[in-house]
Amino acid sequence: MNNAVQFINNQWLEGKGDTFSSIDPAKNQQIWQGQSATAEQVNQAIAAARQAQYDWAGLGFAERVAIIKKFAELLASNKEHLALTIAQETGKALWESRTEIGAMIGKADISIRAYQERTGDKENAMPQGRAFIRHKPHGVVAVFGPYNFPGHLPNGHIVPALLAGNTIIFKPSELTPKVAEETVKLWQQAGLPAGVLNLVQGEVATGKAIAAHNDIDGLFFTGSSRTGHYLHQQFAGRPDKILALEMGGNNPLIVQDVSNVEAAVHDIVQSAFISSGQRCTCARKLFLPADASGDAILQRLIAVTRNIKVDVYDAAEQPFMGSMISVAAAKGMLAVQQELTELGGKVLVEMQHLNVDTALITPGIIECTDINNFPDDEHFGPLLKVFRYTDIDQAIDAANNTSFGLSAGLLSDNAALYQHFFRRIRAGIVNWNRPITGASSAAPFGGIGASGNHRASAYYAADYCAYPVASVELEQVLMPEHLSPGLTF
Ligand SMILES: NC(=O)C1=CN([C@@H]2O[C@H](COP(=O)(O)OP(=O)(O)OC[C@H]3O[C@@H](n4cnc5c(N)ncnc54)[C@H](O)[C@@H]3O)[C@@H](O)[C@H]2O)C=CC1
Ligand SMILES: O=C(O)CCC(=O)N[C@@H](CCC(=O)O)C(=O)O
Repeated sequence: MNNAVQFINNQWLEGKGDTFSSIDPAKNQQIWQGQSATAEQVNQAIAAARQAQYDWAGLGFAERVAIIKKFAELLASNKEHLALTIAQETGKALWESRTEIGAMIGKADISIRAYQERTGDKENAMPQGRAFIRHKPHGVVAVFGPYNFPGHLPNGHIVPALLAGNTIIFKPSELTPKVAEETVKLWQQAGLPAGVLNLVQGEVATGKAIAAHNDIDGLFFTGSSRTGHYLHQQFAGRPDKILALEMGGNNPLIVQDVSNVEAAVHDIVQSAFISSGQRCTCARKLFLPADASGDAILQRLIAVTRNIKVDVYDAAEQPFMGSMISVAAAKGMLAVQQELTELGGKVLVEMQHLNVDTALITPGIIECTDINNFPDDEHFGPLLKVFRYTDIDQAIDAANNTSFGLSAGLLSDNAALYQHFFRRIRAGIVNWNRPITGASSAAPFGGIGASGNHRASAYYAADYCAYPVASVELEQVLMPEHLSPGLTF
């Protein structure tokens, strides 16, 4: 057991709360154990972040950039080690874990650009003096991360928050504490001053203690819609605190007028089954025409899905899909398949548990056209629901019939149809003839409805990491050129 799992004020400390552990879900082996931070340790971390904030913000942008660039270099030189840690802790195949580190490295330069473009300084001439727009950090912010991208997604809040001059309390998912620990060690090596980034490990109770703390200025959250809604309620009546919520989706993909069936099937597979369906952007609902063109795509999709290789993350011949995050999550998806079958769904490719002691599960497809009152839940795993349609507008309406609004896509050779689809569909990410996963860090990333609270992340994370300050400035107090009526000097 590694005892020193909390990083507070530049010191690795033992947690004083309950013990929790992290399990390699592909091999059913414990790979990490530690103790949660108590409310008292949360207090210490927030006090350290508060103490450090003024100097960190005062250090200057160039100095903060230098540390962030150093961190990116350390990610590159530790890429294999960190990718293996991600693979072990999440079950993701190694090839994919490496792409996660690549995204983390890319985040540095993109965030620097985004900071300057979206929150940089601007100056306008005035008849007397000058008008400035500048930005200031909020202060001490908490970052809560999900398990599916334990490196990249917290990093997507941490890097822009640090650039803007905030100090941070980072609470990773309790399912991925080891990735967080290894990442924070690199931040320490990069030379972050004491208290600027504090790692507070723990389960839900630790998250609650941070979120409820009076002395945080904001919370940047990526995770489930349920937790996000809970946090939103908790922050109700606190307009003084900034809350950025990146939550789940129930994402549709519509197909019509496609000549290249192979390419369409590829984009469907990439949208539905990458990361074992554990991406918030994954396609959950596939709308296919109820005609011969839809039949051809479905037939080929079934064949390709049956051949998707699922295996442990370090298999010599790399699989497309590794395992899910936990045996419980795999069992949960099998239960969903069962429920949908009982509601009238027809299993086209059965999701199967490869080994009940691990979270290795094969991808599944279920036809749900005949289910009335289809449940509007995000099923976070490799199960694609197929709906056949006869009218495109009905398909678009059905695609919009969700409380979520994260990603959506159209596969079609018909450009006019894409214009029509784009106008009608309600989502924050709308793609045409591309998978709906794999969003760019150089674009805003966020959804509407139950998917977020209108504070898009990725390129627009800069916006929620700083507040704008408008100033009118003159180097000397001077009389105005024109006096207001009624004044005599
Ligand atoms: N829109 C987006 O950018 C993304 C959204 N997600 C969503 O994340 C979910 C999967 O991630 P999970 O780790 O299961 O999310 P989760 O909501 O269970 O946990 C996220 C974080 O919140 C903490 N937490 C949980 N309950 C809390 C509470 N009551 N008070 C304070 N903190 C609490 C957890 O400890 C963890 O650190 C999926 O729904 C997925 O769609 C995942 C990636 C990206
Ligand atoms: O945050 C960014 O830099 C871009 C957004 C991103 O990487 N999205 C990924 C992950 C989605 C998820 O976490 O589930 C994607 O669209 O595949």
